[in-house]
Amino acid sequence: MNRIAFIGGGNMATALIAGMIRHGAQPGGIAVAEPRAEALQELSREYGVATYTDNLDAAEGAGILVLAVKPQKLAEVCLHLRPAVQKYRPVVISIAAGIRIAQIERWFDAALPVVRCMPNTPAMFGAGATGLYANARVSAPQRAQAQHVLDAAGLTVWVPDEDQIDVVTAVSGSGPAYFFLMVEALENAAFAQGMSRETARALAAQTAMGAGRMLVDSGETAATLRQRVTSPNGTTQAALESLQADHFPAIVARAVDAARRRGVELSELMESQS
Ligand SMILES: NC(=O)C1=CN([C@@H]2O[C@H](COP(=O)(O)OP(=O)(O)OC[C@H]3O[C@@H](n4cnc5c(N)ncnc54)[C@H](OP(=O)(O)O)[C@@H]3O)[C@@H](O)[C@H]2O)C=CC1
Ligand SMILES: O=C(O)[C@@H]1CCC=N1
Repeated sequence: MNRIAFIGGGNMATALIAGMIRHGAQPGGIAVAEPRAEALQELSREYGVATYTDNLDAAEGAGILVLAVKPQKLAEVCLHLRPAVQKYRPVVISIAAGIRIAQIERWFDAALPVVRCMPNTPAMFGAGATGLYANARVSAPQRAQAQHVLDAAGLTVWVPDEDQIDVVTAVSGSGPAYFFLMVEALENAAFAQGMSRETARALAAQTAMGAGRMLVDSGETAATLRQRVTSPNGTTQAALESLQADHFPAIVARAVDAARRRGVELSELMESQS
């Protein structure tokens, strides 16, 4: 595998690096650039990867360049990396929400193979879900390289057009937070019913884990699994009817659309600033 450089060593880069190392990647082949000294120390201690404070040093000679900074920082990061990118012409993998491939190429002032993808933080445990889209300059071997990097994070899915990456972002990129909110709400509801915080937390978390495992391992649809829990006129039916009366599916649909629109907005915001 080519040397790979991560620009930005925050939450998502750390999750991806953890997945790669667990998948057998050599730490010596992974470079990370990041301004926070303590984050670099942690990455070096935990995973043995090479760490840099200067993005250009990390990008030197890299065959794969992963852009893992906040979308709002990406233009300035690309402009600074321009000389290295124009010299080494790496495959660029961007995980930045919203930012479009055409913007990245413009900021690098180069026609490059760019894979735009959207992973999620369960990548940390190899349980991530990533959507990927490649521009026409990405060759079949480069596509396989990008997929190899993200396979270490869990499930990978290629989407047929770039706009769908904004949908992936809204569904699985941000998605873990929706489930965490659900678990928080369940935990708080149990606490409000008089249960200890500790027991409420354990029950809510284990239920999320069990439901997730059933969804992935049973091969059944969510609807089928839901129906199996729901005894006629039983307790689950009472809860589901309450959720329906409160328009739970519409609430989720609106939330997903808000996330998708925010992705588009982030791209437009960077357009107006660059
Ligand atoms: N978190 C998530 O679940 C997901 C995030 N993403 C995307 O991943 C990207 C990173 O998000 P996330 O990891 O959550 O964010 P973080 O803030 O945790 O990570 C970004 C890191 O980049 C560092 N940084 C800032 N400026 C520079 C620079 N000029 N050069 C190099 N590094 C820099 C930041 O340091 P400092 O804190 O000092 O600014 C920070 O440590 C975003 O674009 C986001 O859209 C994609 C999928 C899921
Ligand atoms: O909230 C965000 O913007 C990023 C992208 C997907 C998950 N976290």
